[in-house]
Amino acid sequence: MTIPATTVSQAPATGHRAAIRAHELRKVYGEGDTAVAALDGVSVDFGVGRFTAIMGPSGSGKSTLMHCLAGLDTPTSGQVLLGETELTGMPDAELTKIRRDRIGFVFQSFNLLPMLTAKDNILLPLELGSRKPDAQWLDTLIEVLGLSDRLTHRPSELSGGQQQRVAVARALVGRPEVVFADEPTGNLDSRSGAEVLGFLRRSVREFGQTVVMVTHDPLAASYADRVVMLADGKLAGELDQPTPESVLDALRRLGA
Ligand SMILES: Nc1ncnc2c1ncn2[C@@H]1O[C@H](COP(=O)(O)OP(=O)(O)OP(=O)(O)O)[C@@H](O)[C@H]1O
Repeated sequence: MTIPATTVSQAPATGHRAAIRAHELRKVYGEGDTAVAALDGVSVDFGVGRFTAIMGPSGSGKSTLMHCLAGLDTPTSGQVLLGETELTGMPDAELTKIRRDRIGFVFQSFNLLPMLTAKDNILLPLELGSRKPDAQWLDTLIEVLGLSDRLTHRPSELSGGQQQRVAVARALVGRPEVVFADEPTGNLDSRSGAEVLGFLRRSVREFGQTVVMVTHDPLAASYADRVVMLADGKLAGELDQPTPESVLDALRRLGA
């Protein structure tokens, strides 16, 4: 059953307008005796201009939720709405355009193209969408991310932290409605990780970006405004203004 966008909660619990919403999402892998409900009826809103971390024990459905929200995976039932656009049921070609033009991605493994310079990697989503960069915004990103003297380097000539900062610039350059970050600090040392997280937080506070991040790390989650907890494919609570201690406590209560 498809529910019209207008019937899905219009006033998220956070009191913020939602950038992206999941309504009764279910994702079942396999069939019969071996079927696994990776998501088992998840309804959650992510407010505009907020930084939300998704946490939970291993296998709780974090990646599946992020992939369904980002249009990278198709839920078995339920809805995903990006603004007022329903992603569920959308043809692949249209979803590809939405991912390119309205969503930014930061992955654990950076996912930069090895043959392109840092600058060309940053500009790639705009190039693919035949969009012109906003020169001032591009300059701001490059400066704030400390990439000015690295723009002509290829990824193999950059440190992990620098590569991830290029990936963050690439995710933000088109001012997407949501940036999804999947374990963005998983391959970084603690100092580079803190820089990337600090920048993601700054993009939210200063530039109004919406960020949704999956992480295992309570310290990383404490950079967010809110933590959404999953357990066994269901929502298992949330924390506002998380600290590493409050996140660790909540995870312990879930048996993680
Ligand atoms: N392609 C797949 N086929 C079958 N089962 C899958 C598939 N992808 C995920 N699952 C199962 O769905 C459940 C949720 O997986 P998911 O990767 O979303 O969890 P997670 O919370 O991201 O885990 P982790 O923290 O270990 O990365 C797990 O039981 C997993 O084994």
